[in-house]
Amino acid sequence: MVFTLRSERPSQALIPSLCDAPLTLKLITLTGQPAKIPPLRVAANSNRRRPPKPPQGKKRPAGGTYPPRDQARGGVFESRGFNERGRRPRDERGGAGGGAGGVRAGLGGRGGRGRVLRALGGELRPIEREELWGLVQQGGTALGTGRSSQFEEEEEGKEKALGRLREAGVGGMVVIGGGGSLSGGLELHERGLPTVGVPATIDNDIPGTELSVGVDTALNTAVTVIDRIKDTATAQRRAMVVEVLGRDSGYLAVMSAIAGGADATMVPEFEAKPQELLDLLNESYEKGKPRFTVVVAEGASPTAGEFCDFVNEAGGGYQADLTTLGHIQSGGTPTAFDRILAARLGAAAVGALADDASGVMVGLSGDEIRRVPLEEVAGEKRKLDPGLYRLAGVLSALPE
Ligand SMILES: Nc1ncnc2c1ncn2[C@@H]1O[C@H](COP(=O)(O)OP(=O)(O)O)[C@@H](O)[C@H]1O
Ligand SMILES: O=P(O)(O)OC[C@H]1O[C@](O)(COP(=O)(O)O)[C@@H](O)[C@@H]1O
Repeated sequence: MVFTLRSERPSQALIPSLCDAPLTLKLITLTGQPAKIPPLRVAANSNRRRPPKPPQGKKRPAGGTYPPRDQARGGVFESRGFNERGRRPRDERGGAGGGAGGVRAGLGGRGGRGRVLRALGGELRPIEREELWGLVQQGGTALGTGRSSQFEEEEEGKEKALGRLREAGVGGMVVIGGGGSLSGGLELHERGLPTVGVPATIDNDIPGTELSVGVDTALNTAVTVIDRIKDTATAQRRAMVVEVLGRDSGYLAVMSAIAGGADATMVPEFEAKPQELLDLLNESYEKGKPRFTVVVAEGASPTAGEFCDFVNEAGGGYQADLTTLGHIQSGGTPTAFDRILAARLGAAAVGALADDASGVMVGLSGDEIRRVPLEEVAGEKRKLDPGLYRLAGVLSALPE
């Protein structure tokens, strides 16, 4: 039995580390639920066993065969694309890589007994354990996923997805992703497919969890870039404007400004006054600071590019240069922290399905993993802590 999910973002490139031992053992260690996992499922690669009969009195999901719940623990499958031909869609926002996905992972039932299913090219098939080796350290997608506007917008799309999942014998889903994916997960749960969510987005805007999978990797990438840029900024006395991802969320900008020792940050959540920033920049120059660094979230207004132009047109002491990180932040080798968080959340998600706790998301709360109703997550945003935004300002204050 395996549990693995990967995608083109570090946020979804994780959760692979339960693969190399029978999952029962991992669950014993990680969730303390040994009794709930039947020994039948211990054999990771077993595809010879016949599926157990549905438990007596259990409700069958409408419109499909009943994928035995126990068997649903047999593996995790990833599938974000549910277009007409089962092809991985090139979504309007996601491009070839597909971006964040909707329905990403399911515990394989009949079809995926004990193994991961692969959704590449519309094909849903169990994949061999060997195919999972080495994934823990990789970014990118291995299973084949994509966004689906059809799933999001049309009832027919949702029914099609459910039909395909049932056809493939999927008895439960672990949906990994951001707000969109988790909303999709809630829809599946409401339609009778046992579903558990795992928060994964570099934006860290999912309520009910202190951190989402992928945030730490993206943050470390941003900080590495800021550190490097500051070398040139110092050598050439420039104002470096660094744009980080975050269309609607300033979390990455604020945290990378704090960690990278930036002089200012601009985020969508708080109003930035370009003239005030320019004054600060000039004051900084007059006080002999050899560089100025501004971290700007993608969704800030003015944008990083507009602010750069504003500074250069004003003709102050520093020349302003723009660096846009873009998807440099959404790929690459996941940090150890992210790998561990993903493993913990993954195990907790499997544990929740094993407990019949459908319709929840597993999230980090202090040192613990907690279950949060998906209803409290879908359509909601975790707010940026104003205290962190203020801290970024306090740390960069100039001497009197
Ligand atoms: N409100 C919604 N209800 C159902 N499914 C949704 C909803 N929003 C998004 N989805 C599904 O989730 C996919 C991923 O959502 P998206 O917003 O692109 O990424 P993320 O999961 O990172 O927020 C979409 O392509 C769509 O299939
Ligand atoms: O260009 P795309 O694929 O829409 O992605 C950009 C968006 O994705 C994000 O990076 C979030 O991505 P994830 O939720 O997949 O981590 C936003 O910050 C950004 O606005």
